[in-house]
Amino acid sequence: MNKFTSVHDVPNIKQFVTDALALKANPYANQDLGKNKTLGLVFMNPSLRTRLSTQKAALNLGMNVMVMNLDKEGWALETQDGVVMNGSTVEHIREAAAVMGEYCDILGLRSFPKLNNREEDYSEDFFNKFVKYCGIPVISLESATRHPLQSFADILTIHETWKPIPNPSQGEGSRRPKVVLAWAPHIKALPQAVPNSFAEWMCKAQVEGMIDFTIAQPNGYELSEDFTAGAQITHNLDEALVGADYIYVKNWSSYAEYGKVLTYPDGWMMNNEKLKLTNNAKVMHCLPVRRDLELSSEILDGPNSLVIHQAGNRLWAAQAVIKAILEDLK
Ligand SMILES: NCCC[C@H](NC(=O)CCC(=O)O)C(=O)O
Ligand SMILES: NC(=O)OP(=O)(O)O
Repeated sequence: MNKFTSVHDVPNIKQFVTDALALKANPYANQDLGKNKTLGLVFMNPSLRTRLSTQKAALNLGMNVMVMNLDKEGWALETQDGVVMNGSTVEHIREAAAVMGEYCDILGLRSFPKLNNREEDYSEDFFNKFVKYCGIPVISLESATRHPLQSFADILTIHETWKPIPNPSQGEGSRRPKVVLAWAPHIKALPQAVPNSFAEWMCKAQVEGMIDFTIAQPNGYELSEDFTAGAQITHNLDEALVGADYIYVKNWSSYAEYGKVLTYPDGWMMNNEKLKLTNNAKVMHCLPVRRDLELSSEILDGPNSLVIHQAGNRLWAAQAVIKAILEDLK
């Protein structure tokens, strides 16, 4: 693997999940692989899980790690070409990314969308320029439109926890879990990166026969169709929850009315009452989560919550990705 920026970099999800679970069972088996190799983690936005799990994953593989909060600790970056830099920007991304490429063997980058201009965010201009000018393999730590390390940990968590109930009428084997991506309320306009990416991974996992996938959101909150091909899509949350085995709770802002917080109907916060509609579903969230706004405390503190297990699996997802890239480094 020579980069990890979306599910399109993964030939087979099931195989990748198997690789990650092998690392979970034996975390320190590949310590020689990363010896004298350096991972640089570059953040333009805050992070708890991504920063720590990716760092630990690299350490488990014997790598050195450097972390930089480029938005706060670096020079103000210029990204446009052909501008006379006589304003507030000090260094061009052409030089900044290229220099970091000199110091590292692999780079991770987090750069959220600005949510002002949809075309600009969805062009992934900043991310793509960074990839181009650093000249080494790049791992997305969440870009403007995707968060593939999160989605990999999510499918890993579903695969690992699914205890299928054998159904004799369907012969040997058992049914696939019903996974529902459920929109949740928020006070701010949040990116679509997590749900876009989750949808993209789940649609591919559905094609691979791993799950059945449904998305529920209020009117006006539909995701870009580029990420949802093959998903069941509904505006009726209660209907979507019937028979659900996994509910992935997440807020996102409107793609159509980009950057705006629209009004939305009541009844979109997941709580124990709604859980009764499901097949005793496990509840997931990428975190950070705003308690009792997006998701009820009773769920987060109760037996159906998978959020901590899911966050723990970020480590094994990151380790599988870094390992696959190290194996391809010349
Ligand atoms: N990396 C995980 C999610 C990051 C981001 N959440 C946030 O910005 C939450 C901010 C808040 O709740 O104020 C998102 O939704 O894309
Ligand atoms: N879920 C996730 O990416 O968390 P952080 O933003 O804290 O890294």
